[in-house]
Amino acid sequence: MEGQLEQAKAILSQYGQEHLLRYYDTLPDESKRKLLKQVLQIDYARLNAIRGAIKPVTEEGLAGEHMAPMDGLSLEELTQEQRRNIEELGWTLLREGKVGAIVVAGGQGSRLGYDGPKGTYDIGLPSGKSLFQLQAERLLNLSGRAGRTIPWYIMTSPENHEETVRFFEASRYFGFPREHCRFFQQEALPALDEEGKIVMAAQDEIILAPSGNGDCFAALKRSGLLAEMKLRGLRWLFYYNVDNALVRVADPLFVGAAERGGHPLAAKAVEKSHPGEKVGILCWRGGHPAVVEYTVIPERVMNERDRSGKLVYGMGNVSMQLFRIDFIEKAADAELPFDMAHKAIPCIGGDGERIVPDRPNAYKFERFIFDAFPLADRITVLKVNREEEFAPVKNKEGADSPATARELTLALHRKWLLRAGAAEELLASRSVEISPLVSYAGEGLTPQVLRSLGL
Ligand SMILES: CC(=O)N[C@H]1[C@@H](OP(=O)(O)O)O[C@H](CO)[C@@H](O)[C@@H]1O
Repeated sequence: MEGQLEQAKAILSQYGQEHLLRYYDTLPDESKRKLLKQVLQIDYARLNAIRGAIKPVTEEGLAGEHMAPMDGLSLEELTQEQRRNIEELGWTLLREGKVGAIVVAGGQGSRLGYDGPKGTYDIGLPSGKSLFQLQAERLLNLSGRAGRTIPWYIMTSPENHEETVRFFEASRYFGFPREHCRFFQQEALPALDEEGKIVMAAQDEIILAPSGNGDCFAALKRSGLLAEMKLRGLRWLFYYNVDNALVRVADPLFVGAAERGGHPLAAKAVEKSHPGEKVGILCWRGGHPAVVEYTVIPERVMNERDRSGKLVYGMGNVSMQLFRIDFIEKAADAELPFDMAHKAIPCIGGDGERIVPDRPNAYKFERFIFDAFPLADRITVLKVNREEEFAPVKNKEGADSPATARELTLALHRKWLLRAGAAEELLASRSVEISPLVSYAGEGLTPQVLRSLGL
């Protein structure tokens, strides 16, 4: 341990992070070992390089890059026949085993006040299903109809990996064939305080924060899963955030639209509900597809309206994308930029006491998935109805909360049932939830199914 301690001291003094060993001498041996291991694992030169390369998004910067609004294909503009043809193309790809799904699930439910991996959260539907279970069952529905299991890639973080895997084990993978369920971990990086010092979680522990969803391309490569995807002959990977209760995982219509579009990248979008809605905006930057995140959208851009009163930058990012495998390879090799997020992170202060801050006190380094978008020249954008596909679970209460997601889900199921011929008076006093194993998007609600539901 002596040699390691000397080595650690030398590195830390080179990078001005000596405070990490401030409590070292007072720690028990086991803690000493743990801390030394962490200190020696960090790549300080890389951390400095990341920090040095961060370019904040500014209004002037955006103007200089020729930011322009983006439009997309709207489902409503399609005829029944066009829609059927596009969907059939998607089904062909699913049947040929060319489509996989990837969920970025490295986050904890901290904004929800929930101490566990976000995907394990139960939004309070009558069935009590977790977000993961809803997603698994949608994939099972499509896999059954395609006659081919859609492989499911689950990105966790060092913070929640074990708990996530345990949850899947305990739930027997929700009936999903476990060999097609592949877990891999994103990277975690130290957080820095306002003076650039690495923040500590405890006297013997450095805070390592997940490096953002944009690490998924590099993480797929590191884990060997990208090579495996190629061997399997995958062509498209459906990417989504773990927190959308209505996500149509691997939607055949979207797959067909992406294939027909002929670009390496496709995104679903919704019209923003109001200028301040907390969604990124899909747009063009410097002639390339991009997303400007809601945290950095300049006021003027956010509020700009056209003559008819519509938001000019109104294409909300719903975090549902399709990446073609050649695009993933390119993104995995690109050094995607990092952003710096100012967050309130519990830590220990100078004299060793624990601090739970009520305002941002430290910076986390994150790569965003859409920072890879400019690697493509063109993009296929499909505008979808938010009531049918977008019920994000972000906050404990109010907008984008478990309550709104639950209401949206039940309202959609009610709409499906009415369309299938259920009597309105029977639904008036009941909330009926439809299992994704029975219906993926409102189809298959036969009179027999309605009868079995007592409708
Ligand atoms: C970095 C990132 O992926 N940001 C996404 C993501 O936001 P979060 O607030 O980070 O969950 O999901 C939003 C949709 O739910 C999307 O609009 C936004 O652009």
